[in-house]
Amino acid sequence: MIIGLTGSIASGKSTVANMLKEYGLPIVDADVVARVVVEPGTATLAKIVEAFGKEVITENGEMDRAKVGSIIFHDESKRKVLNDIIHPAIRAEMLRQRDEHIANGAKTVIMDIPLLFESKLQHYVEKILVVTVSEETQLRRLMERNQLSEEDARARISSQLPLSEKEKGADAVIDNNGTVEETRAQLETVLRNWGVIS
Ligand SMILES: CC(C)(COP(=O)(O)OP(=O)(O)OC[C@H]1O[C@@H](n2cnc3c(N)ncnc32)[C@H](O)[C@@H]1O)[C@@H](O)C(=O)NCCC(=O)NCCS
Ligand SMILES: Nc1ncnc2c1ncn2[C@@H]1O[C@H](COP(=O)(O)OP(=O)(O)OP(=O)(O)O)[C@@H](O)[C@H]1O
Repeated sequence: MIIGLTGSIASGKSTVANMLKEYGLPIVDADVVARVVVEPGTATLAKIVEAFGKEVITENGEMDRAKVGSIIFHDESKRKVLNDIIHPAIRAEMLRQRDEHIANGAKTVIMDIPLLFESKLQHYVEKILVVTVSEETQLRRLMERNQLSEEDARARISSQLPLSEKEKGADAVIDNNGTVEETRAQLETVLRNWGVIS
């Protein structure tokens, strides 16, 4: 079974993904893949330089993530330019990793895709698990984790579909407003219902 794990920024996907790892389930993580495909020397990074200029490259030749983030989270047209360059490379590498896990005998593969709904990738997966929080919790946890101003945190949140919309497209929803233990208990119930654990 291919399970899509999604939510929105700072809703708790990584927290849930770490719990899934404890069950020994393989995870394909879109945020990790997004870093691999822009490593120095890649065609994708060259295209990003063409579109955004040399200013977005650090002295080490890497993509300056803070700089690119400050551009794209405040400008929808620039975000689209970046997405159009980087998303095809992310998708290809994610599918490659998924197939590798299956070839190695995995019965269940988790695909952790923050933008599953925004990028209309529902067809990549058989079940969709949405990790949700209230808007207040999301804003507070994002500001704390990334040391962002309220304005910057709100810009990031509003560059994604609202969690209420994502919940509608879910096969199961985990409410992550409570404690980590409460989240763990909900995850266990879902995995049991789906026959992933007994
Ligand atoms: C803009 C970048 C450089 C910012 O890097 P940074 O290290 O600050 O953040 P990180 O990569 O850890 O992403 C954090 C979260 O931001 C959100 N996010 C990232 N990119 C986007 C985007 N294009 N649109 C909306 N939300 C996004 C996701 O929820 C993601 O989980 C980076 O996020 C990036 O390369 N984005 C484009 C690739 C992408 O769409 N990634 C999302 C997973 S497919
Ligand atoms: N139940 C919880 N109680 C308290 N803090 C939590 C809880 N769940 C997550 N957090 C904290 O909230 C922040 C966001 O969680 P996490 O990093 O798992 O979200 P995410 O959805 O993976 O975010 P992103 O899409 O930005 O990678 C982290 O600092 C995490 O430690």
